[in-house]
Amino acid sequence: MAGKDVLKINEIFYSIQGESTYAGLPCVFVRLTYCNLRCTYCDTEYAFYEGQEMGLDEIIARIKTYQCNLVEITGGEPLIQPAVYPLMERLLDNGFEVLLETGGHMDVSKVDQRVKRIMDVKCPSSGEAEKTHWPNMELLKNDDQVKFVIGDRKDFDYALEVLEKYNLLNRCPVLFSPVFGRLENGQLAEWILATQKPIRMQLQLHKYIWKPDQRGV
Ligand SMILES: C[S@@+](CC[C@H](N)C(=O)[O-])C[C@H]1O[C@@H](n2cnc3c(N)ncnc32)[C@H](O)[C@@H]1O
Ligand SMILES: Nc1nc2[nH]cc(C(=O)O)c2c(=O)[nH]1
Ligand code: SF4
Ligand SMILES: [Mg+2]
Repeated sequence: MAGKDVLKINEIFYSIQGESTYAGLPCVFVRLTYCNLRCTYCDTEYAFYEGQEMGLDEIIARIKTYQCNLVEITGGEPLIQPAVYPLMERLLDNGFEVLLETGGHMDVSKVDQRVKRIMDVKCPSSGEAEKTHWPNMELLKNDDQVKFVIGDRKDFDYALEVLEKYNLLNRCPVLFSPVFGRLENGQLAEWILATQKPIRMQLQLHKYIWKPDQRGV
């Protein structure tokens, strides 16, 4: 695995943010290689191993070419490679707004407080729900976001239980997103409306703008 100032990078691209409360905004994406989960629905399996090593200076120089202040670090699972921490800190020190998309199974306590953490809590149909690192829930601040990707009614009920147990609706924005192609958008909408809770429904915007399997968008 890459060293202290080096990261294995799957792709860096500039696109419309398709997820989170930042959806719709131009954003630079840095997708890190490797993941230690295997979600049944994963749309980014190409990031499990593929990538090229890049130094932090080179990554930051590339990000700067897009002249966009919003940067999202994703993957794969971005918290696996230790050099992600100095990357985030250097981006923040350079004035970038930094979003981190993480799977909820990795300890987020060492992430710089200035980073907006978008934490995905894995539901049963992902096959990875038992890997969740529950102490993370207590760390969520109001500029973080928690997200549940829902594949069926069992996932939905599970997500509601987690919301209650950790009082998440009072901690930060809560997003529910359908597993693309597996759960009907309208079905999820009806379930959310019936709860009468301020749960934000989320579609992956980029999959409607471009072809759903297109890379680099
Ligand atoms: C590819 S993951 C990378 C970051 C991290 N590994 C994680 O899972 O949060 C980015 C986001 O895409 C979501 N995602 C992956 N495949 C999806 C699919 N088929 N439908 C909806 N969301 C999906 C994940 O649940 C996660 O929220
Ligand atoms: N446009 C676009 N927005 C995204 N938001 C989160 C993404 C991800 O893969 O983590 C993603 C992505 O892959 N593309
Ligand atoms: S944690 Fe994220 S990248 Fe890893 S398998 Fe699950 S959805 Fe894919
Ligand atoms: Mg994606």
